[in-house]
Amino acid sequence: MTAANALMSLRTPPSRLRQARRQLLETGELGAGLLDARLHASWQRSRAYGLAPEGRPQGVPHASAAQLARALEQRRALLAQARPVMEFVAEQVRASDSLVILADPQGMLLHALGDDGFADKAARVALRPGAVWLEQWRGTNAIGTALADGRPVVINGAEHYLERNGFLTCAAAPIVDPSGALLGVLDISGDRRGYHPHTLGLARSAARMIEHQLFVARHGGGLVLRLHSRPEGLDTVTEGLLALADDGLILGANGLGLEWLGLAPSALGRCTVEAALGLRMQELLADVHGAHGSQPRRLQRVDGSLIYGRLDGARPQQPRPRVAPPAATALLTTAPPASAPAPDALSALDTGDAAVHKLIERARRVLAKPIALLLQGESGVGKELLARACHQSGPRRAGPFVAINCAALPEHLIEAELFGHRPGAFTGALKDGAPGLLRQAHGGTLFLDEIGDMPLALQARLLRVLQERQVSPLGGGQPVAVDFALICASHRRLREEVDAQRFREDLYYRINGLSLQLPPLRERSDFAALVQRLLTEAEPSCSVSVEPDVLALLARHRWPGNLRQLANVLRTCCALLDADEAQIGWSHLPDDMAEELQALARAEHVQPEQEQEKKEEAPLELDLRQASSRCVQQALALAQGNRSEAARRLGVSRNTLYRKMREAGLDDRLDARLDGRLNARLHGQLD
Ligand SMILES: Nc1ncnc2c1ncn2[C@@H]1O[C@H](COP(=O)(O)OP(=O)(O)OP(=O)(O)O)[C@@H](O)[C@H]1O
Repeated sequence: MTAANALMSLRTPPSRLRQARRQLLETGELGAGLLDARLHASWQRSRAYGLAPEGRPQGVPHASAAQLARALEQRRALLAQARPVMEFVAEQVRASDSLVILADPQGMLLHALGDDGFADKAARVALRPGAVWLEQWRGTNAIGTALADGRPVVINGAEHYLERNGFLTCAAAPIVDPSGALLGVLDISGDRRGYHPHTLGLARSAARMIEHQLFVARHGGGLVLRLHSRPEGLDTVTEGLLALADDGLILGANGLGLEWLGLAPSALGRCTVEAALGLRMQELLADVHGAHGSQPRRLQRVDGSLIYGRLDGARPQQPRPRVAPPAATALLTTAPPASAPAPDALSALDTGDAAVHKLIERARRVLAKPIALLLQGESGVGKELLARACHQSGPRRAGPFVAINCAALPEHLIEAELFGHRPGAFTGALKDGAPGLLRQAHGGTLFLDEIGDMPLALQARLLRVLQERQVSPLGGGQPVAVDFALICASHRRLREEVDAQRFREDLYYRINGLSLQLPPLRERSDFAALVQRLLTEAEPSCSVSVEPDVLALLARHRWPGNLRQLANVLRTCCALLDADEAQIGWSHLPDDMAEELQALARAEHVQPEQEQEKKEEAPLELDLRQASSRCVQQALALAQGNRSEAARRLGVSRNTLYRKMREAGLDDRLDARLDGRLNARLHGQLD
């Protein structure tokens, strides 16, 4: 293990902390020697940010619900891997007044799980999703400090710079993706009195588990070299993982893979396994294809020490050139080994709509050709899903699928994220430099989502990479050859962006080998099949359906959020089903959706009656209120006072029923809270 990754637990004697704090308050300075060097550095940074130890944080940004939802969407690949791990960890620390928290690289809390009682207490210092916990706003704290120096850390009690956070004990570990980029932090926070020295180990193991899963999701279909100091450590979460090209180039790694070989992230895409282990790739490949399958073999590291390694996966059929021919970028793909029959991910998307069928067939024809795909359509229509399916159904499926959301990257970081950077290339650059996402896509598919949002200056650089097929990292260094298939997507009409001079015409033609327009959900003719597919995804273990009248109304809704919105609604409906229910009806719809569908039904069926009412010129408002009150009374009587049943009979949500009851003065003891069962489920859902 390198020193940089040794566990960091900053337990400082309380007397020293008191002395340091007094000194800080009295003189505004922090003398040397009182605190551990790392804690000292963090307190100094907090002081330099102008924070007062006894004060409250001022002007801290906090994401709105919409911003948080967007951040969750942008980080969905991370969340998909992190959620199950967080649930597992939350189970381990249950009943210990703790929260398991995931934060993004900007310190924003994305997701939190744990004790409700402690969550309330933590919320008082804004330790909840949407809050930002960078050191610059909240001083020394585990999330902010782990992000600031990129290492696992415990910040316990009064080690927090702000006194108001002194009731917390927090352990945090950074999460790094297979290209060495920082993705966020996994943190376990609890009441200071419950401090346990093993919590840091738990946070660190959880971060490793997530990194392991991220590696498998990105590189699992290709050549993977597993490393461990003991053969029985292979195939466990403590193994190091390296993704290799067929010529031995190291394309990606988990943190442990880099540690075992003593490599920095900047070695990815540059260093070969031969240079790192003195072993020819042909020998490793011979292991995979040998009569007995791949067995662990002893390998020698550059320092002479021994390690066990085993190569798994399929050998790409064609050796990839280190420098690709200067043709247009090819169309590529990940998934199972090339030797296995390819599962046709594209066919799975063909659920009966004629326009979608046609575009899938067109995409299929160019999969193996050097033609870049441009996917267009409203947000949520399935552009990324289609891109992944193209990758999985094409000849490059054994390589990585690297998706980049050009709209989500902060503008000042896009360049470094895409092209990589040399150590110290700019303020805030990673100590070891970074290879950049374009090089991570080598051998696979590069998916540039929301390419219409890429700044013009970067468009010029990207165009150069696509033409020359080599990347030059920020801060200089040798250009590196890259070979990937290109798929771009945008919800904007790119042709119009070109006309408005917001998008370069030459880049437009380069990325638009074949343009495919995905239809919005409201125009698709396969609504029922899509619903069934989404229900199967939401509840794989049982077969859930939708009541026909509800399905018919859902099909007529406009769905501004397209398939993403439909998938969310169906997931919520499934969560609201009782254990013995398998059919979604009115009572399972989220309130806002039920109300919108009611309005739709009324608009479609009640219109002639309304016209009639207008003609009769009745005192409309009074009549409606009386009619509403009568209906509510009747429904409650028929349901024998059961409000859920009454709401069902009226075809409105429980909230609407409560409102109508209140308007009609029907129940002064009205308790508008959701009943316990729904409440519990909603919590489960939000968690
Ligand atoms: N054909 C489909 N079947 C099932 N689910 C789908 C389908 N198409 C899209 N989805 C689901 O809808 C959601 C949105 O899909 P996706 O992210 O691919 O859309 P998008 O067009 O790329 O959106 P954006 O433009 O906002 O990035 C995802 O959860 C995806 O799994």
